[in-house]
Order: sequence, then structure tokens, then C-alpha cells
Amino acid sequence: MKRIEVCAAILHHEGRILATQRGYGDFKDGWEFPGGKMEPGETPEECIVREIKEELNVDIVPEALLTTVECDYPAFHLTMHCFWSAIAANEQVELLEHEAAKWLLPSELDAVQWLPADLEVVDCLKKRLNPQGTALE
Ligand SMILES: Nc1nc2c([nH]c(=O)n2[C@@H]2O[C@H](COP(=O)(O)OP(=O)(O)OP(=O)(O)O)[C@@H](O)[C@H]2O)c(=O)[nH]1
Repeated sequence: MKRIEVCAAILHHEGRILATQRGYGDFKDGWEFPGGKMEPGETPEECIVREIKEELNVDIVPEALLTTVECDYPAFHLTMHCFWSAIAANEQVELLEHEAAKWLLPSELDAVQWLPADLEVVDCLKKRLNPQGTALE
């Protein structure tokens, strides 16, 4: 089976987490953590910084690897590295590829229709977030 390796950012800001809605492709309209496929020679940290600049035009700091999920989709196997990440001060996301975005409180994480692989990430987040939603425990 085809395998793809992807990095995603769990962007946090003032106690909220960013969910973005895919604007194209097989999973169009599904909600995800922004990010994309690793390129040859790139570290996961370099990949996530590059992808977020391309998709949202902001500089981020990947602070910790929250989890790596493995998921079998019908057409490929996905390995996704998820980085708890901060946005550089005073920056605002610009939706260059997504059709919508929401800054969710920890209590609102179930309010959007996540892509299948992301359900495990959301579970992991719920267990690890502190009550203020500002840091991982
Ligand atoms: N970025 C991202 N991709 C995810 C998530 N969950 C998930 O299943 N995926 C899957 O991982 C793959 C990521 O590919 P992508 O299309 O975002 O990567 P990319 O920006 O490099 O894409 P491109 O090939 O269109 O240039 C997609 O098949 C997507 O459906 C997620 O939370 N974030």
C-alpha cells in the first residue's frame, strides 16, 4: 500500500486551538490540523514550519511532538506527526488554501467533523491539555 508521511500543527493561541477546513481533494470540507506531506531531506520540524507558512502565512514554533498517528485509509497508509505549536507574537492566520478555520476552546473540540485520522489526535489532546487549554500537561 502507498504510504505518506505528513506533519500537522496543533496551533494554540490564548487557550484555543486552530481547526481548518479542507478546500479541495478527497476529504474536501473535512476538518483537520493544518500541515502537509514531508519533502525529501526535511526534518519533521522543518516540514511543519514550511507547510504552515505556505498555508496560513504565519511563522510558528513547534514546541513538542504531541503524538504520531498511523491510519489506514482505503488508498494509502498515513503516518502523521502532530506538533503542539505556538504562533509568533502578533501574527494572524491567512487562509491561503483552506476554505474556513475556527479557533476552538478545548470544550469545543467535538464541534467540527474531523478527518478520520484526527479523531485519535483529538482524544490525545483532550487527555493532555491543561484546564485553561494553554499547555500540555
Ligand atoms: N494536513 C493534514 N492532513 C491530514 C490530516 N488528517 C489526515 O487524514 N490528513 C491527510 O494527510 C494527507 C495530507 O496531505 P496534504 O494534501 O495536506 O499535503 P500537501 O499539502 O503536501 O499536499 P499536496 O499533495 O496537495 O501538495 C491528506 O491525504 C489528508 O487527508 C490533518 O489533520 N492535517
